[in-house]
Amino acid sequence: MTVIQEKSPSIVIRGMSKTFLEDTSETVYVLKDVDLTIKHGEFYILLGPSGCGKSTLLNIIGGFLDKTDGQLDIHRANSNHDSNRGFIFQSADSVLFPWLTVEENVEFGLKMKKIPLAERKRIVQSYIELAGLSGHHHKFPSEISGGMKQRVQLARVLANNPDILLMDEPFGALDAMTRRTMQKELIRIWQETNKTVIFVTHDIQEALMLGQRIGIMSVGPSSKITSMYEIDLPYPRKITSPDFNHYYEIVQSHFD
Ligand SMILES: Nc1ncnc2c1ncn2[C@@H]1O[C@H](COP(=O)(O)OP(=O)(O)OP(=O)(O)O)[C@@H](O)[C@H]1O
Repeated sequence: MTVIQEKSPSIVIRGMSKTFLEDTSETVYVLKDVDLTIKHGEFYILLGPSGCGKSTLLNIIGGFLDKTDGQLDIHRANSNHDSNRGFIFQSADSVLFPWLTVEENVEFGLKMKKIPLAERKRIVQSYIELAGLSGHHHKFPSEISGGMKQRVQLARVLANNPDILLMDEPFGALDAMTRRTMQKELIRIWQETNKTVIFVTHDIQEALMLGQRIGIMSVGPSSKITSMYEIDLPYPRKITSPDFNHYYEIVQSHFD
């Protein structure tokens, strides 16, 4: 493990805190004094126990929640990106339109932005191919598996060309085999697109399969990132390799 030089930041968070309103007079901090710098193109994992505040932190970065205190700066990689952040949720069912086909779902954001038809079709086709959805474009969400739905969600977000992908346990509801396939697919897509990815999970194995760096959050309340590891393993990673298990034991020791 090596100390990381933080340069060319995509996201800078300093001393950030978040409170939710409680019935009691006491202020309860979900997050307290969070510091985090994420580089452009980095694959960063937020790992922590259930309820520690991972989703809250991701939602603040995503702009869905306001921070209470501190600094949050999001820097764009370059002006070619249309949008800053794209959010991938655990359940595709809550975000895909059931009355639209796979192709129409992927096309939706582009249509809203009034991208001309020919350009739209070209973009949709390229992301359908990238997400491994070729041959499924005329199907409706009810006709495809959970893993395929997550591919559609990913293609739809990528079609909007965001700088940063924010992923909140996106494979948490999938069976183990599909989950493994989707992890490999995500690495392939990340390597092809050079997006900055922040991926939330409470699964150590998943964190080690995917992340270049893993930030471990402490148990809440007043959670923060207490440890950071650079995972110096090549992709695709093998869960049976001695190096993988070496990292597993180190990360696991935080939760013993
Ligand atoms: N809108 C809200 N109002 C009040 N409390 C909230 C709100 N949203 C989250 N919390 C509380 O903040 C804490 C952190 O929740 P959060 O969902 O961010 O955790 P998490 O680490 O993502 O959990 P999990 O892994 O179970 O999804 C929890 O105690 C939760 O009850």
